[in-house]
Amino acid sequence: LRELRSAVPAPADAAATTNATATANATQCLPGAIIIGVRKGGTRALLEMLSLHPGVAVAKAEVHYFNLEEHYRRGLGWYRAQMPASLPGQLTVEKTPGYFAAPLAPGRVRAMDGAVRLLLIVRDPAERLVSDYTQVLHNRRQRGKPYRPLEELLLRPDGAIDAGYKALQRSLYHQHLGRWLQRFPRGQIHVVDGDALVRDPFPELRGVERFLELSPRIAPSNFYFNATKGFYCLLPNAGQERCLDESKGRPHAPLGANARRKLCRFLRRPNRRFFEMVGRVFAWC
Ligand SMILES: Nc1ncnc2c1ncn2[C@@H]1O[C@H](COP(=O)(O)OS(=O)(=O)O)[C@@H](OP(=O)(O)O)[C@H]1O
Repeated sequence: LRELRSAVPAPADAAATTNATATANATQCLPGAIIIGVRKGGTRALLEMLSLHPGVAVAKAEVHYFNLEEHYRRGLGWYRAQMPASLPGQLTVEKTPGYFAAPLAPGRVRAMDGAVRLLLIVRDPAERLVSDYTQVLHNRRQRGKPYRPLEELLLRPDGAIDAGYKALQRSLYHQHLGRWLQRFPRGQIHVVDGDALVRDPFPELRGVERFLELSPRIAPSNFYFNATKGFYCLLPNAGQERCLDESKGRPHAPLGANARRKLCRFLRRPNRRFFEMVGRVFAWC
């Protein structure tokens, strides 16, 4: 496995044969690793960056198998058919951020493969909530539909935080992680710092390679900061440089300082519980 993941390129005159053999050997496999969330945490960036590794084959589209009944009903054969073609020894990875908060997902993933490796990329949950709201607002505007301002959804008429607001619920990481930890040992879940991934992707990717037991093939030279985009973009060893699309890194909807303070105060205890669960502290608001 390791050998294939760090294989040396074939000589030029053997390239055509090698390509033909590779195509013939390609099959679709169930994922060996899944990026389970969090929504708006940087899951797309993580998947794209991981796809720079020659030992990894990624499913481009979100599959939503374990969280949507209409997909789950179709069975594992359907799920496998959504996976990319991979070569023997390559690790298949899919990402569906909706898995993290879906109550039935941990049990279903476990039923598929109790040894699958899970990647969870987290981000300051207050910022995540604003990003989540911004995405929903954008989608509704696209469909010509109105949407209430963020503060109206986040605060009740008496000014207190509305704990039932869905985007806030999705930011209560400890609740969701608790369900995953009922089904998987802590060591099988690798937590990626999404804020750190934005600042400097390479160290986070190195940690992911280690967790997935991949040879270290992703290098700092695979990333460059694109000042126009305001984010790191990808420089594959072969192929075109690319940035994530415009749905990533949109300007966030406004949230007043007072409401933000209340939100941060509300999140303090849930965040502390999450830190205890993962054995690590994040510099969140
Ligand atoms: N390199 C790079 N380029 C662009 N965007 C990046 C990158 N790294 C992380 N991010 C952050 O990813 C956030 C979107 O997260 P997700 O991909 O998980 O969103 S989604 O749940 O799939 O919709 C997105 O959140 P917003 O900035 O709130 O849009 C980005 O901040």
